[in-house]
Amino acid sequence: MTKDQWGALQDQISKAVGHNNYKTWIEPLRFVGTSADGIVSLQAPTNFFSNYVSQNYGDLLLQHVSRASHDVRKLDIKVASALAETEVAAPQPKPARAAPPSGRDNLPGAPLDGRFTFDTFVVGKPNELAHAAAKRVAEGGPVSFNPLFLYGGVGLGKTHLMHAIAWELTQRNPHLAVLYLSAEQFMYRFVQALRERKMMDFKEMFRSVDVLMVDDVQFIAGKDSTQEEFFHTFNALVDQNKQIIISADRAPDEIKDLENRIRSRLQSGLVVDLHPTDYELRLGILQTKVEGYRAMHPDLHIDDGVLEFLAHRISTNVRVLEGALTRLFAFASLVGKPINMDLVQDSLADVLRASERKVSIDEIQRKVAEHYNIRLSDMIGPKRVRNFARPRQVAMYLCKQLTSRSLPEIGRRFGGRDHTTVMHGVRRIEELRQQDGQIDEDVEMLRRALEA
Ligand SMILES: Nc1ncnc2c1ncn2[C@@H]1O[C@H](COP(=O)(O)OP(=O)(O)OP(=O)(O)O)[C@@H](O)[C@H]1O
Repeated sequence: MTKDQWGALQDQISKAVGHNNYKTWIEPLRFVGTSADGIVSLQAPTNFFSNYVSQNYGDLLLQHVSRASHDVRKLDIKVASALAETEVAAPQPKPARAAPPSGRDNLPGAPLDGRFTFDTFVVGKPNELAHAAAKRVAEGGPVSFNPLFLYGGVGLGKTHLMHAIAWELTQRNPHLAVLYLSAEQFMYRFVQALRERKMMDFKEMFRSVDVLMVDDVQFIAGKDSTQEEFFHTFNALVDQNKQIIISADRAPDEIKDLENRIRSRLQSGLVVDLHPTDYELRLGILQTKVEGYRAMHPDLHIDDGVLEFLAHRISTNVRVLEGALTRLFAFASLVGKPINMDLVQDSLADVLRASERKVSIDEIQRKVAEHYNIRLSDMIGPKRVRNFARPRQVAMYLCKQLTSRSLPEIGRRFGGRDHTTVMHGVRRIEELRQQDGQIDEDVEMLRRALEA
């Protein structure tokens, strides 16, 4: 059987299974090839999908296919990763992004990114707990915490960890029905099922998975009927002791417009957060990426200090960090130059400008008050006792160093003080940093914390 023959069969199959079923289950299948011994391989987007199609449409598809081409004796419907592994000679790490099959909008789950595995996830202090919890769930033993709730800011690796869990689970047990999708896709499927009066199918499908992974769950906040359906799906799966993994950009109790019963369900398992990256983790990620790149481009040269500079300067999120490195590689190969600081400045000027840390005066005041264990109102207020005056000067000093605010503006934000008072405070801390090791250490620590 050839791809064209498969294509020519589509009308017949659509008539046989009905238009909607065809759109949902058959159209997304991708024809991969026919082996010498008559096995036709079709690619499905998820394990669940391939199981469902094999069970419900396997015989019918085989009938059609073998009628069209007599050399066929069997159909093999697998997920992209499993097929790619048999097709690609050296699948380490996983093959590149599993291509979204056509008709993707009809799929129950989202394709997994082949790059997001545990092998490529760099572990450091800020993410070690989340990584350990993800690893535990990926082992697929008895369900010990349900759900696993992962949260953290933009680009800190939530999706990466979720995909890594899905890859590992399906690798350990290819028969496991693992469904990964974003909360937005969940809503989309739900609305579609309502519109097409297929709620039974929807419920059956979601309740028959072994592992449900929903990314960016904050999306369903404020969407009442989607929340309701999510709640029922969630309960049905927990009752069957099926593992649920959820991610969000913030903790359950910080997601506004989420029903309380859902909030408490989300909190009922293990809630772990991915902290903002620190310098060491960023450097580790850069080094790992460079190693990967060097495996394909052995003559790559990067000057000492370049990665350290990037790890120091780009502290927003890992996605930006990766983007910067990719841009550097591209520039270096285009102009045929080694990667050094000049190239960094030329090619990344905009990224570096955008990632200049913008610490706010509020943040500084809060952090400093916290550090010296005084109330914010005392730091800003009129009292001049040393216990308040010194932290106040430290905060003023940091405002001068870390923000682009003028002295009068800083003065205004410290209870309407004059700019000369701010100037005096800044000078005093400069002097003290030379004389008093403790102050110097405090200021340095605060600066790092604020810039992290
Ligand atoms: N610890 C890490 N090791 C290696 N790569 C990482 C790590 N953390 C994040 N990344 C990479 O950074 C990019 C962004 O990560 P990811 O998409 O998982 O973030 P996210 O937390 O889901 O973000 P968003 O909130 O935007 O959905 C990905 O390319 C991912 O591989």
